[in-house]
Amino acid sequence: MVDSISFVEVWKTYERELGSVSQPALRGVTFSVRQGETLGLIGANGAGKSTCIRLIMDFIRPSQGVITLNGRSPDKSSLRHDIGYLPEIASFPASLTILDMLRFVGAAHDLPKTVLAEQSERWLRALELWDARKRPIRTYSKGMQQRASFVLALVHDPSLLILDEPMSGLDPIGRASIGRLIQDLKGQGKTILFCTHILEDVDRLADRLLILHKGEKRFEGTPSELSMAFGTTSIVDGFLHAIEVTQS
Ligand SMILES: Nc1ncnc2c1ncn2[C@@H]1O[C@H](COP(=O)(O)OP(=O)(O)OP(=O)(O)O)[C@@H](O)[C@H]1O
Repeated sequence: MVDSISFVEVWKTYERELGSVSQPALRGVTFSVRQGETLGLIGANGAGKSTCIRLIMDFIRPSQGVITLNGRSPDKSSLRHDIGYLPEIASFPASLTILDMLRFVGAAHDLPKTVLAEQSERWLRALELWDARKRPIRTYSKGMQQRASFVLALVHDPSLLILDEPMSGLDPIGRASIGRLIQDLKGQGKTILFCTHILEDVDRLADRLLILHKGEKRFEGTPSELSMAFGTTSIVDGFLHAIEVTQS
């Protein structure tokens, strides 16, 4: 079976700014996400998580190494129909409603009008935004905006979901609601990569985890493999060991 996401010896060094020396943001990172699997990507600030996501989304290109998504290079335009992307910070044009945004997304994915209408209603109802569908998104609460971003990421029924900090800034009710959604999407067989600083969400939602530290991979495996590797009983302790014990 082809991996949904594969990184092989990926290096990324950003362009140097005037007068500064650029360190690699990723240093020979290799990992994979199998079809139907949920991978939690964790690491301290500056570990390289967003860089991985930008590379997957083809916003930037690797300096070295090979990335494939469903067996294809991220620059293949046909891939955009396979991928649903949730940005860390969504910005919505002033005064547009979620229905306006859905029309743009539907056009970008060549969705027939009837399919767009059906899928929009399905996801707006599932994410409790149906009654707010005619209001400008800027009038939504943070939790509603996050759910709106999910609707836009899901309406074309992608097989692969890339979620950048899906729970950030949400209250416990918002987190629980997004947690249930991710569980449902897992149940539907979606492949999911999400990055987060909330380790208990990784424990709850991820089949496997990838720990990055200063651009290097420090661990890839299941939560129980993490416990076994470091003799720890919680993800937090395992994570701290993974980024400390091998530190030079
Ligand atoms: N556009 C950029 N130009 C130069 N350096 C960058 C750029 N974006 C990120 N970096 C550097 O690359 C390294 C990895 O950053 P990245 O944003 O991938 O980390 P992260 O794990 O997502 O961190 P955070 O949790 O703080 O979001 C950091 O040292 C960062 O300063």
